[in-house]
Amino acid sequence: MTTREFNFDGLVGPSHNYAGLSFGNVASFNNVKSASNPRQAALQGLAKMRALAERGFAQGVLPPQARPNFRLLRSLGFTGSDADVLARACKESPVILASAYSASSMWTANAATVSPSRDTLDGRVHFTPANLNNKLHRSHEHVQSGRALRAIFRDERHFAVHDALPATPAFGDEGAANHTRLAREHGADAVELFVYGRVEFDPAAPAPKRYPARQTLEASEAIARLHGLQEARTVFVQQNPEVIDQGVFHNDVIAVGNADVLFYHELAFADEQGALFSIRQALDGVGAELRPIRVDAGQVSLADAVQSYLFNSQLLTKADGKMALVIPRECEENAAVAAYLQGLVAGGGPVDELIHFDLRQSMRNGGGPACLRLRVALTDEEAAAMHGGVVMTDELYRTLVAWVEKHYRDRLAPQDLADPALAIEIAAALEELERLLGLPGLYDLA
Ligand SMILES: NCCC[C@H](NC(=O)CCC(=O)O)C(=O)O
Repeated sequence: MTTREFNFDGLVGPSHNYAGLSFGNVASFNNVKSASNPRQAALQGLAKMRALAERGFAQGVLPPQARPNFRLLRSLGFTGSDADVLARACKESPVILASAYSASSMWTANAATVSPSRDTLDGRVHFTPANLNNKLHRSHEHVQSGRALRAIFRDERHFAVHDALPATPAFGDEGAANHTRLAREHGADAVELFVYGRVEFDPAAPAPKRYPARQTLEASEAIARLHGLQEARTVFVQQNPEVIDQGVFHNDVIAVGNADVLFYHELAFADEQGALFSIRQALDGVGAELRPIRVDAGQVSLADAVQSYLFNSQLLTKADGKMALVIPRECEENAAVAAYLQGLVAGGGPVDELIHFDLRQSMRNGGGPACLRLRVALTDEEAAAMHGGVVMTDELYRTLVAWVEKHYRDRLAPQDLADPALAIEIAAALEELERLLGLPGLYDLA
């Protein structure tokens, strides 16, 4: 039986906007209050999905969430009709309104942590939606993330979708953005690597000073328990707090792994040698050997890595066993990064191809190719058991492009969030999307 890695990309929602909500995420802060183009954002994301599907990579799509989240607004005391709720929130707290409208669920690397069936005690694929409790605008995603995952992976013989961890700072969880699976190949025994930013119950452990560490060790450990992972095949490593303070708000901004390759910046981990030792030791137990690709600060500075999102790339295994690196266009525009990449693909190592995409709309909020996708390795039997309507095909691509062109605005400025017509437009769009994806009841629109 073969196992393939599906990449589930988030379909960018109709309310994609720049609200500057993510303290510690440099791009989100720099673009605050500029106008976005939700239509272009969605089309850019779909173009990536289609191109990778056409190349033979298994590609799925995760639907956007219903926005604004009226439940959130009402729970915070904004009452009356929907139009009243929007008007009051806009007047009294535009930041809460923007949080209720955020399209941030597009970054599906933060939707959940996923453990393939090969790794888990009960032989099912396990998902834990991330509570994302460090940021208000992301903290309400997990309810719908769980609902969508349960709708797509509904067969309980194969899949287990847990509830998010308790939404308290001790269990801050940002999902797969801080999680990597290392193995000889997708179908082989694997090591799951969890990278955390701080330790709640050990005040002496290092932590960033300027920006928040969103993932805790305690959260990572809880997920490993929930998923039934084996201790000898699970590694917990601390992210370098200094890089968090320079804008590396998730580990996937500074490292990416695929199969037995770990592509990372020398400053990624608090203790690089210790991290490599633990990973190698665990991999040894599954008969695999790490192939590290280490980038030092002399080749690419941390600032260039954060600006270009070099490490927020997708590393994909091709049919011939070599790997392609899926990068944002910003990598080609940054001279140091572009030069590094030329050397990388010419060097005879595991990566021999670059595939670049224009993801500017998402990048301006700090989300690159890797942020936009959730990896789910599935056996053929599991793939057949999931809901097939979310697998990217040429036909689905054309259907979704037409849907975006029909429903999305091409300009959204912060003040537009106060327009009650926007909420009505989005509700109509999502109602149609449920049908297009064959997922009736996907949204709890009551
Ligand atoms: N994995 C990439 C996540 C990017 C995301 N940006 C945002 O939420 C920005 C939203 C805004 O500022 O409007 C974040 O920081 O969690």
